[in-house]
Amino acid sequence: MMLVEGMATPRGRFPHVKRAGDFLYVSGTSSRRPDNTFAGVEADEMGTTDLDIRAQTRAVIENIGDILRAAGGALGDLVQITTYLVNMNDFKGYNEVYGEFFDETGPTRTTVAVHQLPHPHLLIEMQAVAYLPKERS
Ligand SMILES: O=C(O)C/C=C/C(=O)C(=O)O
Repeated sequence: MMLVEGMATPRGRFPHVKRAGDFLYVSGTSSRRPDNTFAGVEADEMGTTDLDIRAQTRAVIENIGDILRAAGGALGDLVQITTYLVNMNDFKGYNEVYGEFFDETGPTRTTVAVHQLPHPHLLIEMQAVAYLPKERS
């Protein structure tokens, strides 16, 4: 069980990442920063928000990479990803950025649309599993 210093604090009583045998399970991760602002979210003085799926996707993957590094791993150790989008119209932008990080040799992936995520500004959240035998971490 591991809370990672320097990452956004989980919004409930759970760790960022948990080891089970040779596998690391990364909790649902968003574009939330340690100061609880979000990458890929801009609001003007009227409160109108501009939500950017590409920026949010990049931040989510980078956050997962940071969590894995704290556990001795890296994005290259991922074997499975589940992605939650609130709108499948964002699939194209998400998929493009995803492809900058992973290819067919990378983790298996499932992408689903959900009704809501735990903050109204969130367009995407990802949960991931890495294979990282203890002796390699
Ligand atoms: O931490 C976030 O910003 C979003 C993810 C939250 C969860 O998946 C959760 O609280 O279970």
